[in-house]
Amino acid sequence: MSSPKTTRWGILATGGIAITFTKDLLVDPKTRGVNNVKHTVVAAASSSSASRAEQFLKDVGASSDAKAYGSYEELVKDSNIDIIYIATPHSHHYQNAMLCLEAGKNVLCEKAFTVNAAQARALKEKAKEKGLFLMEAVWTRYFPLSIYVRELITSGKIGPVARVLSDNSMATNPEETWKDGKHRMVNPDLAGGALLDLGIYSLTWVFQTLYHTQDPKTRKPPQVLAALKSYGATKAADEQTTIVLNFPRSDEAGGDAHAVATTSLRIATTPGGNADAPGIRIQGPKGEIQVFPPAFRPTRTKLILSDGTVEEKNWAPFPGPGAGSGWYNGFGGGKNAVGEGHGMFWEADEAATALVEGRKEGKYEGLDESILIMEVMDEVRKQGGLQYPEKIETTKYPTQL
Ligand SMILES: NC(=O)C1=CN([C@@H]2O[C@H](COP(=O)(O)OP(=O)(O)OC[C@H]3O[C@@H](n4cnc5c(N)ncnc54)[C@H](OP(=O)(O)O)[C@@H]3O)[C@@H](O)[C@H]2O)C=CC1
Ligand SMILES: O=C1OC[C@@H](O)[C@H](O)[C@H]1O
Repeated sequence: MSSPKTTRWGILATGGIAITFTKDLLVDPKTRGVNNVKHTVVAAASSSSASRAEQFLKDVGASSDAKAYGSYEELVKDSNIDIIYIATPHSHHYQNAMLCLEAGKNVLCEKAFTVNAAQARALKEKAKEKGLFLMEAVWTRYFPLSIYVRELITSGKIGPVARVLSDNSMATNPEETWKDGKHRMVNPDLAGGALLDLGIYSLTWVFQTLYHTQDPKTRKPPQVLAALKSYGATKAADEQTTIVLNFPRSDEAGGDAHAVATTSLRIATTPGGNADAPGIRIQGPKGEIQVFPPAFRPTRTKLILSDGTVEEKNWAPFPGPGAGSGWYNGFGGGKNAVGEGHGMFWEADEAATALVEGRKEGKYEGLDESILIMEVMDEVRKQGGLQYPEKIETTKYPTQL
Protein backbone atom coordinates (compact mmCIF):
# COMPACT_ATOMS: atom_id res chain seq x y z
CA MET A 1 0.00 0.00 0.00
CA SER A 2 1.38 3.46 -0.88
CA SER A 3 1.88 6.01 1.89
CA PRO A 4 -0.81 8.67 2.43
CA LYS A 5 -0.46 11.91 0.50
CA THR A 6 -0.45 15.03 2.68
CA THR A 7 -2.70 17.96 1.78
CA ARG A 8 -1.59 21.39 3.01
CA TRP A 9 -4.53 23.51 4.16
CA GLY A 10 -4.92 27.24 4.58
CA ILE A 11 -7.81 28.43 6.74
CA LEU A 12 -9.61 31.65 5.73
CA ALA A 13 -11.36 33.18 8.80
CA THR A 14 -11.08 32.21 12.44
CA GLY A 15 -14.69 32.07 13.71
CA GLY A 16 -16.70 29.25 15.27
CA ILE A 17 -16.85 26.71 12.46
CA ALA A 18 -13.26 27.38 11.39
CA ILE A 19 -12.14 26.18 14.83
CA THR A 20 -14.30 23.05 14.72
CA PHE A 21 -13.31 22.17 11.14
CA THR A 22 -9.60 22.69 11.76
CA LYS A 23 -9.60 20.60 14.94
CA ASP A 24 -11.31 17.82 13.00
CA LEU A 25 -8.80 18.21 10.18
CA LEU A 26 -6.00 17.47 12.63
CA VAL A 27 -7.51 14.17 13.81
CA ASP A 28 -5.43 11.27 12.45
CA PRO A 29 -7.34 9.88 9.40
CA LYS A 30 -6.34 6.34 10.41
CA THR A 31 -8.78 6.63 13.36
CA ARG A 32 -11.57 6.55 10.75
CA GLY A 33 -9.98 3.97 8.49
CA VAL A 34 -8.69 6.50 5.94
CA ASN A 35 -5.24 5.61 4.62
CA ASN A 36 -4.89 7.47 1.30
CA VAL A 37 -4.67 11.05 2.60
CA LYS A 38 -3.39 13.09 5.55
CA HIS A 39 -3.97 16.74 6.42
CA THR A 40 -1.76 19.49 7.71
CA VAL A 41 -2.60 23.12 8.48
CA VAL A 42 0.12 25.38 7.12
CA ALA A 43 -1.55 28.79 7.50
CA ALA A 44 -4.57 30.70 8.76
CA ALA A 45 -5.76 34.25 8.14
CA SER A 46 -7.99 36.59 10.06
CA SER A 47 -9.42 39.77 8.52
CA SER A 48 -9.08 41.43 11.94
CA SER A 49 -5.41 40.84 12.83
CA ALA A 50 -2.44 38.52 12.51
CA SER A 51 -2.49 38.00 16.28
CA ARG A 52 -6.02 36.62 16.05
CA ALA A 53 -4.84 34.15 13.40
CA GLU A 54 -1.90 33.27 15.64
CA GLN A 55 -4.20 32.58 18.59
CA PHE A 56 -6.45 30.49 16.32
CA LEU A 57 -3.52 28.31 15.24
CA LYS A 58 -2.59 27.78 18.90
CA ASP A 59 -6.18 26.98 19.90
CA VAL A 60 -6.60 24.33 17.21
CA GLY A 61 -3.23 22.74 17.92
CA ALA A 62 -1.61 23.47 14.56
CA SER A 63 2.13 23.00 14.14
CA SER A 64 4.24 25.88 15.49
CA ASP A 65 5.61 26.67 12.01
CA ALA A 66 2.12 27.36 10.57
CA LYS A 67 1.89 30.95 9.27
CA ALA A 68 -0.52 33.51 10.74
CA TYR A 69 -1.75 36.27 8.41
CA GLY A 70 -3.67 39.45 9.20
CA SER A 71 -5.49 39.52 5.85
CA TYR A 72 -7.04 37.07 3.39
CA GLU A 73 -5.04 38.70 0.58
CA GLU A 74 -1.78 37.59 2.21
CA LEU A 75 -3.08 34.05 2.74
CA VAL A 76 -3.92 33.42 -0.92
CA LYS A 77 -0.37 34.38 -1.92
CA ASP A 78 1.20 31.64 0.24
CA SER A 79 2.73 29.15 -2.21
CA ASN A 80 2.88 26.46 0.48
CA ILE A 81 -0.92 25.97 0.45
CA ASP A 82 -2.72 23.27 -1.60
CA ILE A 83 -6.30 24.20 -0.69
CA ILE A 84 -8.13 26.93 1.24
CA TYR A 85 -11.14 26.33 3.50
CA ILE A 86 -13.45 29.39 3.55
CA ALA A 87 -15.35 29.90 6.81
CA THR A 88 -16.80 33.40 6.55
CA PRO A 89 -20.55 34.27 6.58
CA HIS A 90 -22.57 33.38 3.40
CA SER A 91 -22.49 37.00 2.26
CA HIS A 92 -18.71 36.84 1.86
CA HIS A 93 -18.26 33.43 0.19
CA TYR A 94 -18.40 34.75 -3.37
CA GLN A 95 -15.82 37.49 -2.89
CA ASN A 96 -13.56 35.24 -0.78
CA ALA A 97 -13.76 32.27 -3.17
CA MET A 98 -13.04 34.54 -6.15
CA LEU A 99 -10.00 35.90 -4.33
CA CYS A 100 -8.69 32.35 -3.78
CA LEU A 101 -9.44 31.12 -7.31
CA GLU A 102 -7.92 34.21 -8.94
CA ALA A 103 -4.77 33.51 -6.92
CA GLY A 104 -4.70 29.91 -8.21
CA LYS A 105 -5.88 28.18 -5.02
CA ASN A 106 -8.19 25.17 -4.76
CA VAL A 107 -11.22 25.88 -2.56
CA LEU A 108 -13.51 24.17 -0.07
CA CYS A 109 -16.20 26.78 0.74
CA GLU A 110 -18.69 26.60 3.61
CA LYS A 111 -22.41 26.33 2.94
CA ALA A 112 -24.52 28.08 1.75
CA PHE A 113 -22.14 28.14 -1.23
CA THR A 114 -23.04 31.70 -2.25
CA VAL A 115 -25.93 34.14 -1.84
CA ASN A 116 -27.49 33.28 -5.22
CA ALA A 117 -27.10 31.00 -8.25
CA ALA A 118 -25.48 33.67 -10.45
CA GLN A 119 -22.57 33.86 -8.02
CA ALA A 120 -22.28 30.07 -7.88
CA ARG A 121 -22.20 29.88 -11.69
CA ALA A 122 -19.49 32.56 -11.83
CA LEU A 123 -17.34 30.61 -9.34
CA LYS A 124 -17.76 27.41 -11.36
CA GLU A 125 -16.63 29.26 -14.50
CA LYS A 126 -13.61 30.74 -12.74
CA ALA A 127 -12.56 27.36 -11.29
CA LYS A 128 -12.87 25.81 -14.74
CA GLU A 129 -10.87 28.61 -16.38
CA LYS A 130 -8.09 28.16 -13.81
CA GLY A 131 -8.24 24.33 -13.69
CA LEU A 132 -8.89 24.35 -9.93
CA PHE A 133 -10.84 22.19 -7.49
CA LEU A 134 -13.96 23.83 -6.00
CA MET A 135 -16.48 22.25 -3.63
CA GLU A 136 -19.30 23.45 -1.36
CA ALA A 137 -18.64 22.20 2.17
CA VAL A 138 -21.93 20.40 2.75
CA TRP A 139 -20.28 18.08 5.27
CA THR A 140 -23.40 15.96 5.92
CA ARG A 141 -23.24 14.50 2.39
CA TYR A 142 -19.91 12.86 3.22
CA PHE A 143 -21.03 11.09 6.43
CA PRO A 144 -21.02 7.26 6.31
CA LEU A 145 -24.68 7.62 7.44
CA SER A 146 -25.54 9.57 4.28
CA ILE A 147 -23.68 7.09 2.07
CA TYR A 148 -25.69 4.27 3.72
CA VAL A 149 -29.01 6.07 3.11
CA ARG A 150 -28.20 6.72 -0.54
CA GLU A 151 -27.16 3.08 -0.99
CA LEU A 152 -30.45 1.89 0.52
CA ILE A 153 -32.22 3.99 -2.09
CA THR A 154 -30.14 2.98 -5.11
CA SER A 155 -30.37 -0.70 -4.13
CA GLY A 156 -34.17 -0.39 -4.42
CA LYS A 157 -34.83 -1.31 -0.77
CA ILE A 158 -37.86 1.01 -0.45
CA GLY A 159 -38.69 1.13 -4.18
CA PRO A 160 -38.52 4.38 -6.17
CA VAL A 161 -38.60 7.27 -3.70
CA ALA A 162 -42.07 8.82 -3.98
CA ARG A 163 -41.90 11.47 -1.26
CA VAL A 164 -39.39 13.10 1.07
CA LEU A 165 -40.33 15.13 4.15
CA SER A 166 -37.35 17.02 5.47
CA ASP A 167 -37.01 19.51 8.30
CA ASN A 168 -34.14 21.40 9.88
CA SER A 169 -35.51 23.83 12.44
CA MET A 170 -34.36 25.27 15.75
CA ALA A 171 -36.28 27.16 18.42
CA THR A 172 -33.65 29.84 18.83
CA ASN A 173 -35.69 32.64 20.44
CA PRO A 174 -34.09 34.99 17.88
CA GLU A 175 -35.10 38.34 19.44
CA GLU A 176 -33.37 37.35 22.69
CA THR A 177 -30.42 35.42 21.26
CA TRP A 178 -29.51 38.03 18.66
CA LYS A 179 -30.95 41.17 20.27
CA ASP A 180 -28.89 43.69 18.34
CA GLY A 181 -29.62 42.06 14.97
CA LYS A 182 -25.94 41.99 14.01
CA HIS A 183 -25.36 38.24 14.20
CA ARG A 184 -25.00 36.39 10.90
CA MET A 185 -28.13 34.30 11.66
CA VAL A 186 -30.45 37.34 11.34
CA ASN A 187 -28.40 40.11 9.76
CA PRO A 188 -29.45 40.82 6.11
CA ASP A 189 -25.96 42.21 5.34
CA LEU A 190 -24.58 38.75 6.15
CA ALA A 191 -27.37 36.94 4.19
CA GLY A 192 -29.04 35.96 7.47
CA GLY A 193 -32.22 33.97 7.98
CA ALA A 194 -33.33 30.37 8.20
CA LEU A 195 -33.24 29.45 4.50
CA LEU A 196 -29.56 29.85 3.64
CA ASP A 197 -28.28 28.70 7.01
CA LEU A 198 -30.61 25.86 8.11
CA GLY A 199 -32.93 25.29 5.12
CA ILE A 200 -29.93 24.29 3.03
CA TYR A 201 -29.82 21.06 5.07
CA SER A 202 -33.55 20.35 4.54
CA LEU A 203 -32.86 20.76 0.80
CA THR A 204 -29.65 18.70 1.09
CA TRP A 205 -31.66 15.73 2.32
CA VAL A 206 -34.24 16.19 -0.44
CA PHE A 207 -31.60 16.47 -3.13
CA GLN A 208 -29.25 13.75 -1.95
CA THR A 209 -32.09 11.22 -1.73
CA LEU A 210 -34.41 12.27 -4.56
CA TYR A 211 -32.11 13.89 -7.11
CA HIS A 212 -28.51 12.74 -6.58
CA THR A 213 -29.63 9.07 -6.62
CA GLN A 214 -31.20 9.46 -10.08
CA ASP A 215 -29.36 8.86 -13.36
CA PRO A 216 -27.36 12.10 -13.97
CA LYS A 217 -28.17 11.87 -17.68
CA THR A 218 -31.95 11.99 -17.25
CA ARG A 219 -32.63 13.74 -13.91
CA LYS A 220 -34.50 17.03 -14.13
CA PRO A 221 -34.71 20.11 -11.89
CA PRO A 222 -37.77 20.34 -9.63
CA GLN A 223 -40.70 22.73 -9.81
CA VAL A 224 -40.92 24.84 -6.67
CA LEU A 225 -43.69 26.40 -4.60
CA ALA A 226 -42.73 28.29 -1.46
CA ALA A 227 -44.08 30.17 1.55
CA LEU A 228 -41.66 32.42 3.41
CA LYS A 229 -42.23 34.31 6.65
CA SER A 230 -39.90 37.25 7.11
CA TYR A 231 -38.14 38.19 10.32
CA GLY A 232 -37.91 41.39 12.31
CA ALA A 233 -38.54 44.99 11.47
CA THR A 234 -36.40 45.04 8.33
CA LYS A 235 -38.19 42.00 6.84
CA ALA A 236 -34.90 41.32 5.05
CA ALA A 237 -34.28 37.81 6.38
CA ASP A 238 -36.63 34.82 6.78
CA GLU A 239 -37.57 33.22 10.08
CA GLN A 240 -39.54 30.33 8.61
CA THR A 241 -39.72 28.88 5.11
CA THR A 242 -41.64 25.96 3.60
CA ILE A 243 -40.85 24.57 0.16
CA VAL A 244 -42.88 22.10 -1.89
CA LEU A 245 -40.92 20.47 -4.71
CA ASN A 246 -42.06 18.32 -7.62
CA PHE A 247 -39.32 16.24 -9.26
CA PRO A 248 -40.42 15.18 -12.75
CA ARG A 249 -39.54 11.53 -13.47
CA SER A 250 -40.48 9.12 -16.23
CA ASP A 251 -43.12 6.50 -15.45
CA GLU A 252 -40.45 3.76 -15.69
CA ALA A 253 -38.46 5.57 -12.96
CA GLY A 254 -41.50 5.75 -10.67
CA GLY A 255 -43.23 8.90 -12.01
CA ASP A 256 -43.10 12.35 -10.45
CA ALA A 257 -41.86 12.51 -6.85
CA HIS A 258 -42.68 15.10 -4.21
CA ALA A 259 -40.79 16.68 -1.36
CA VAL A 260 -41.54 19.14 1.41
CA ALA A 261 -38.53 20.95 2.87
CA THR A 262 -39.10 23.08 5.96
CA THR A 263 -36.96 25.30 8.14
CA SER A 264 -37.52 27.68 11.04
CA LEU A 265 -35.61 29.80 13.53
CA ARG A 266 -38.57 29.84 15.91
CA ILE A 267 -39.76 26.26 16.30
CA ALA A 268 -37.74 23.09 16.73
CA THR A 269 -37.75 19.90 14.65
CA THR A 270 -38.18 18.11 17.98
CA PRO A 271 -38.76 20.31 21.04
CA GLY A 272 -36.52 20.14 24.10
CA GLY A 273 -33.79 18.17 22.34
CA ASN A 274 -36.08 15.12 22.15
CA ALA A 275 -34.77 13.14 19.18
CA ASP A 276 -37.48 10.46 19.10
CA ALA A 277 -39.27 11.81 16.04
CA PRO A 278 -37.56 11.62 12.64
CA GLY A 279 -36.76 14.99 11.07
CA ILE A 280 -36.38 13.35 7.68
CA ARG A 281 -38.62 10.68 6.13
CA ILE A 282 -37.75 9.17 2.76
CA GLN A 283 -40.72 7.19 1.54
CA GLY A 284 -41.19 4.62 -1.19
CA PRO A 285 -43.83 1.97 -2.01
CA LYS A 286 -41.90 -0.72 -0.08
CA GLY A 287 -41.12 1.29 3.06
CA GLU A 288 -39.35 4.31 4.45
CA ILE A 289 -36.01 5.49 5.78
CA GLN A 290 -36.08 7.76 8.81
CA VAL A 291 -33.21 10.04 9.79
CA PHE A 292 -33.25 11.57 13.26
CA PRO A 293 -32.29 15.18 14.07
CA PRO A 294 -30.29 17.28 13.82
CA ALA A 295 -30.40 17.14 10.00
CA PHE A 296 -26.88 18.58 9.71
CA ARG A 297 -25.30 16.00 12.05
CA PRO A 298 -27.61 13.02 12.34
CA THR A 299 -26.41 9.94 14.21
CA ARG A 300 -29.45 7.63 14.01
CA THR A 301 -31.40 5.99 11.17
CA LYS A 302 -34.35 3.60 11.00
CA LEU A 303 -35.39 1.54 7.99
CA ILE A 304 -39.01 0.38 8.16
CA LEU A 305 -40.23 -1.94 5.41
CA SER A 306 -43.81 -2.90 4.68
CA ASP A 307 -42.91 -6.61 5.16
CA GLY A 308 -42.34 -5.84 8.87
CA THR A 309 -38.54 -5.48 8.75
CA VAL A 310 -37.18 -2.75 11.05
CA GLU A 311 -33.46 -1.92 11.08
CA GLU A 312 -32.23 0.75 13.46
CA LYS A 313 -28.66 2.01 13.28
CA ASN A 314 -26.74 4.23 15.63
CA TRP A 315 -23.81 6.03 14.00
CA ALA A 316 -22.42 7.65 17.16
CA PRO A 317 -19.88 8.19 18.51
CA PHE A 318 -18.06 9.60 15.51
CA PRO A 319 -14.43 8.51 15.33
CA GLY A 320 -12.12 10.61 17.48
CA PRO A 321 -10.40 11.70 19.67
CA GLY A 322 -11.88 14.71 17.91
CA ALA A 323 -12.67 18.32 18.62
CA GLY A 324 -13.10 17.68 22.32
CA SER A 325 -15.67 20.36 23.06
CA GLY A 326 -19.01 19.13 21.78
CA TRP A 327 -20.54 20.06 18.45
CA TYR A 328 -20.68 23.58 17.21
CA ASN A 329 -24.12 24.85 16.32
CA GLY A 330 -23.31 28.25 14.95
CA PHE A 331 -24.29 30.18 18.04
CA GLY A 332 -22.86 28.36 21.02
CA GLY A 333 -23.76 25.10 22.69
CA GLY A 334 -22.81 21.55 21.84
CA LYS A 335 -24.43 18.23 22.47
CA ASN A 336 -22.29 15.39 21.20
CA ALA A 337 -20.01 13.58 23.59
CA VAL A 338 -16.90 15.52 24.45
CA GLY A 339 -13.90 13.92 22.79
CA GLU A 340 -15.55 12.43 19.72
CA GLY A 341 -14.91 13.84 16.27
CA HIS A 342 -17.35 16.40 14.92
CA GLY A 343 -17.59 14.76 11.49
CA MET A 344 -16.19 17.50 9.29
CA PHE A 345 -13.11 15.39 8.46
CA TRP A 346 -15.04 13.27 5.97
CA GLU A 347 -15.61 16.23 3.62
CA ALA A 348 -11.95 17.20 4.08
CA ASP A 349 -10.89 13.64 3.16
CA GLU A 350 -13.00 13.90 -0.01
CA ALA A 351 -11.44 17.25 -0.98
CA ALA A 352 -7.93 15.87 -0.38
CA THR A 353 -8.72 12.66 -2.29
CA ALA A 354 -10.03 14.71 -5.22
CA LEU A 355 -6.75 16.66 -5.29
CA VAL A 356 -4.77 13.41 -5.31
CA GLU A 357 -6.94 11.96 -8.08
CA GLY A 358 -6.97 15.19 -10.09
CA ARG A 359 -10.75 15.63 -9.80
CA LYS A 360 -12.07 19.19 -9.82
CA GLU A 361 -15.37 18.65 -7.98
CA GLY A 362 -16.77 16.81 -4.96
CA LYS A 363 -17.97 13.25 -5.46
CA TYR A 364 -21.29 13.48 -3.63
CA GLU A 365 -22.27 16.99 -4.73
CA GLY A 366 -20.82 18.43 -7.88
CA LEU A 367 -20.97 22.11 -8.77
CA ASP A 368 -24.05 21.74 -10.99
CA GLU A 369 -25.98 20.33 -8.05
CA SER A 370 -24.79 23.15 -5.77
CA ILE A 371 -25.89 25.62 -8.46
CA LEU A 372 -29.28 23.92 -8.84
CA ILE A 373 -29.90 24.14 -5.09
CA MET A 374 -28.96 27.84 -5.20
CA GLU A 375 -31.47 28.23 -8.07
CA VAL A 376 -34.15 26.62 -5.92
CA MET A 377 -33.32 29.00 -3.06
CA ASP A 378 -33.40 31.96 -5.52
CA GLU A 379 -36.90 30.90 -6.60
CA VAL A 380 -38.01 30.50 -2.98
CA ARG A 381 -36.76 33.99 -2.16
CA LYS A 382 -38.43 35.38 -5.29
CA GLN A 383 -41.78 33.85 -4.37
CA GLY A 384 -41.34 34.99 -0.76
CA GLY A 385 -40.19 38.51 -1.68
CA LEU A 386 -36.80 38.26 0.04
CA GLN A 387 -33.87 40.11 -1.50
CA TYR A 388 -30.55 40.79 0.18
CA PRO A 389 -28.61 44.07 -0.21
CA GLU A 390 -27.22 44.52 -3.74
CA LYS A 391 -23.60 44.51 -2.57
CA ILE A 392 -23.92 40.88 -1.44
CA GLU A 393 -26.14 39.74 -4.36
CA THR A 394 -23.76 41.12 -7.00
CA THR A 395 -21.38 39.05 -9.13
CA LYS A 396 -19.10 42.06 -9.52
CA TYR A 397 -15.64 41.16 -8.27
CA PRO A 398 -14.01 42.74 -6.40
CA THR A 399 -16.72 44.43 -4.37
CA GLN A 400 -15.90 45.92 -0.97
CA LEU A 401 -18.26 44.43 1.66
N1 LIG B 1 -20.90 23.06 8.50
C1 LIG B 1 -21.39 23.46 9.67
O1 LIG B 1 -21.76 22.69 10.53
C2 LIG B 1 -21.49 24.90 9.95
C3 LIG B 1 -21.27 25.81 8.96
N2 LIG B 1 -21.34 27.13 9.21
C4 LIG B 1 -21.10 28.04 8.09
O2 LIG B 1 -19.81 28.62 8.29
C5 LIG B 1 -19.82 30.00 7.95
C6 LIG B 1 -19.32 30.80 9.15
O3 LIG B 1 -20.14 30.56 10.26
P1 LIG B 1 -19.58 30.76 11.77
O4 LIG B 1 -18.24 30.20 11.90
O5 LIG B 1 -20.64 30.28 12.66
O6 LIG B 1 -19.51 32.33 11.86
P2 LIG B 1 -18.65 33.23 12.85
O7 LIG B 1 -19.37 34.52 12.93
O8 LIG B 1 -18.36 32.50 14.10
O9 LIG B 1 -17.28 33.41 12.07
C7 LIG B 1 -17.21 34.04 10.83
C8 LIG B 1 -15.82 34.58 10.63
O10 LIG B 1 -15.77 35.17 9.35
C9 LIG B 1 -14.88 36.29 9.38
N3 LIG B 1 -15.56 37.47 8.84
C10 LIG B 1 -15.11 38.21 7.83
N4 LIG B 1 -15.90 39.25 7.58
C11 LIG B 1 -16.91 39.18 8.47
C12 LIG B 1 -18.04 39.98 8.74
N5 LIG B 1 -18.31 41.08 8.03
N6 LIG B 1 -18.85 39.63 9.74
C13 LIG B 1 -18.60 38.52 10.46
N7 LIG B 1 -17.55 37.71 10.25
C14 LIG B 1 -16.69 38.04 9.28
C15 LIG B 1 -14.44 36.48 10.81
O11 LIG B 1 -13.17 35.87 10.92
P3 LIG B 1 -11.82 36.73 10.89
O12 LIG B 1 -12.01 37.90 11.80
O13 LIG B 1 -10.81 35.80 11.37
O14 LIG B 1 -11.57 37.16 9.49
C16 LIG B 1 -15.43 35.67 11.60
O15 LIG B 1 -14.86 35.17 12.77
C17 LIG B 1 -21.24 30.31 7.49
O16 LIG B 1 -21.27 30.23 6.10
C18 LIG B 1 -22.09 29.19 8.07
O17 LIG B 1 -23.21 28.87 7.29
C19 LIG B 1 -21.58 27.60 10.47
C20 LIG B 1 -21.82 26.74 11.51
C21 LIG B 1 -21.83 25.31 11.33
O1 LIG C 1 -24.30 24.68 9.31
C1 LIG C 1 -24.88 24.85 10.35
O2 LIG C 1 -25.16 23.78 11.11
C2 LIG C 1 -25.48 23.93 12.45
C3 LIG C 1 -26.31 25.15 12.67
O3 LIG C 1 -26.58 25.32 14.01
C4 LIG C 1 -25.59 26.33 12.13
O4 LIG C 1 -26.32 27.52 12.36
C5 LIG C 1 -25.41 26.16 10.69
O5 LIG C 1 -24.65 27.21 10.15
